[in-house]
Amino acid sequence: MSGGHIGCCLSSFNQTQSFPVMEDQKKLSFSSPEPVNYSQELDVAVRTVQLACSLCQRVQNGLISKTSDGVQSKDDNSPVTVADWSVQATVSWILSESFGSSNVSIVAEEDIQNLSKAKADGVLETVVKTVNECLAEAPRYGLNGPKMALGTTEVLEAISRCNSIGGPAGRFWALDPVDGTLGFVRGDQYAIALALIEDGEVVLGVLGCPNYPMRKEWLNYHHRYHRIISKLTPSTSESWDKGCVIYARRGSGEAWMQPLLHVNKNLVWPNSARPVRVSSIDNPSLATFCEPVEKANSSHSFTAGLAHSVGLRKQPLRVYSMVKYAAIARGDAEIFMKFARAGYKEKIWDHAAGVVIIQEAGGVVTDAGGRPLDFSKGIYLEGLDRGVIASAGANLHDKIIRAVDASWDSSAL
Ligand SMILES: Nc1ncnc2c1ncn2[C@@H]1O[C@H](COP(=O)(O)OS(=O)(=O)O)[C@@H](OP(=O)(O)O)[C@H]1O
Ligand SMILES: [Mg+2]
Ligand SMILES: [Mg+2]
Ligand SMILES: [Mg+2]
Repeated sequence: MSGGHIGCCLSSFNQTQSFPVMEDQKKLSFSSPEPVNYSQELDVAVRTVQLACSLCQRVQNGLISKTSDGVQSKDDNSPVTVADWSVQATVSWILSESFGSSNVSIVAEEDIQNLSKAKADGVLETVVKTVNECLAEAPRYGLNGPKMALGTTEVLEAISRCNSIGGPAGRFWALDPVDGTLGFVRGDQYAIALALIEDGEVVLGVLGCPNYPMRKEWLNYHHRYHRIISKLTPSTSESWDKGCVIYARRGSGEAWMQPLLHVNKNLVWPNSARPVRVSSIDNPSLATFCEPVEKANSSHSFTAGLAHSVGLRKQPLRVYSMVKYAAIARGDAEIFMKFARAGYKEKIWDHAAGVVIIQEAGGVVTDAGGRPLDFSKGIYLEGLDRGVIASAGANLHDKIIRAVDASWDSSAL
């Protein structure tokens, strides 16, 4: 099945026929003797990420206009919000509903410990309300919602059910409910990342990028500008809100992009999709590289040295979240590099969806030793050699890897 076929498959859904079709899908997924092509899984994953994007847009608008606070700190001082927990609960609930809870195993970032803390009083109620508001929209996406609103216990269960530890055998989903939470709370870029991993290989990936419009010009705007626009002109903020969902299935040689099915429009499925492809630029002097915004997450000085030695002349594009992977897949940038400090272990949910999308869009993703990222070792990318490098093509990729080797020993990493 291609992404084009997902378009066909999705177009057969609408609000009135979605429930019976979903029932058929369940049967097809688990009784078909055909080789697994993950078409039902991809279909549900794309719809679910679309639904999650609408949830995040509502919460982010609330945060920016200060109608809610809702940003908590985890033990490592990283931020977590109502949106992180609410997306995790929603995605977990929809996947269980669609495929049967005994068939669904999920590795995801959040847990309920912080949510249950006394200082998060009120946050849990907001999460439950947010999840129910979101699930009430599910039929517009051709998904089953609950017959009755979920209670607190059910929401907590949905979050804590995402307790798989991954590994080399079997099938599990990897979910980052909000990737780039810092960007999210700053009114900037973030992503919802959902991947399916089978026997250690990422077989499909979906990235929801609610602030990454279909047109590339708005990727590199300053986040404060976005805040100003959102504050001053909420009625026209739709023009900023238009994001995209990008997805790919392993081995298809295709990656696809849909516009968001925006909450404020009276739209239901079908949604349209168009193929995306990596950039054809392989001259370093014309190439753009992207990297994390925060120096704490990736060494800017090391990548500046690499850029210089490879001949990358353009300013780095610093963007929060896996939107960086989306930018490479769409051909809006040519290279992504992340070199975390020694001792930091990258998590699978921060990379899985992006890796398969770039690969199917024609790009290359490896560690700095040129080896594929290993998603078979549990929640961490165990054995990752120094950093993650993604490129639009093999030429650029080889140049970066050679430059890393040449400069690593003299780096402070
Ligand atoms: N110390 C350190 N080093 C490297 N990476 C870290 C570190 N701490 C956290 N993380 C993970 O980085 C995820 C955010 O990556 P970004 O590329 O969005 O970084 S940045 O915010 O643009 O700087 C972020 O994902 P989210 O927590 O989902 O936002 C983390 O999983
Ligand atoms: Mg993340
Ligand atoms: Mg996250
Ligand atoms: Mg986080």
